Amino acid sequence: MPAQERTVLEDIVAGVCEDLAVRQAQTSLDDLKERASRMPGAIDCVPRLRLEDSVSVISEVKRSSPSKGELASISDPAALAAEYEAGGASAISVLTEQRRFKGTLEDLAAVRARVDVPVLRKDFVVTPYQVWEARAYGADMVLLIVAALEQTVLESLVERVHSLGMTALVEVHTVDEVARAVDAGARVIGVNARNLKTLDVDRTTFARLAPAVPDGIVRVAESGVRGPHDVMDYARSGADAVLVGEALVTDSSPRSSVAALVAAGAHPSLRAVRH
Ligand SMILES: O=P(O)(O)OC[C@@H](O)[C@@H](O)c1c[nH]c2ccccc12
Repeated sequence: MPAQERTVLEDIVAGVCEDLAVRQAQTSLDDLKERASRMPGAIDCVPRLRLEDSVSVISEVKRSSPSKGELASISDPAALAAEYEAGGASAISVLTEQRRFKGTLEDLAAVRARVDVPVLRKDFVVTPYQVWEARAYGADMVLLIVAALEQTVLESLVERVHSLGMTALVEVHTVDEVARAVDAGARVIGVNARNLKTLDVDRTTFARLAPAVPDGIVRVAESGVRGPHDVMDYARSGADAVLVGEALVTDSSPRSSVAALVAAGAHPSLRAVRH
């Protein structure tokens, strides 16, 4: 497809596949499996993301984004992740996409080595090889974007993630995609407020889609959290967890900012909506 006719998502996936081909030429699947077999088992993420009396905060290590360009240089991703953990983050999301987000698998491994909470590989995963990579570099959770995957591929990737003991965070943008995520066996569904075609954020997306997510599946509100107020809004709409990037990487005190988001998500006024 000519580059000018592609959507942002298709464009990113095309670049991801080129970079993936390079890594596949360097490291065989057998080598990856061997590395994965030496890793401690993945952490069970569902209980960490659905807490009894508070909203879980997933804090993201993100240097750059297609919508905003450079956000922060983050020379020591593990140190940032440690600050997030100290602030009370339930999990750490690490961007590993190289071209637009300026992440690497080494960032993932470094974060994994430093923190005890679950770590999410945030990338554009389209092949089983990338799922093995996630495990080999220590991920407990893997993002799968419904809009980037045919249904049969989505199903087999969810199954692969789960069979390796990890948890799929299945990302949706529409009610139809929620149904596809449920059919594919998702236990955790993330509603991304950022439209991957226009890159605009619409914070009402979560409230529209959350009722379509069956009870028993963890609901994650992704993107657009500016501060405690947005955490409370997402919680009132039924979010079990929120995923926050930009507001934290551009903050001078990420630890206390995470703590403020965690405190907002544990606010007593939310108890009634959570039970
Ligand atoms: O920086 P924000 O607006 O807090 O958003 C974080 C996260 O939701 C966002 O980085 C994200 C959500 N889904 C993605 C898929 C790929 C890359 C990035 C993302």
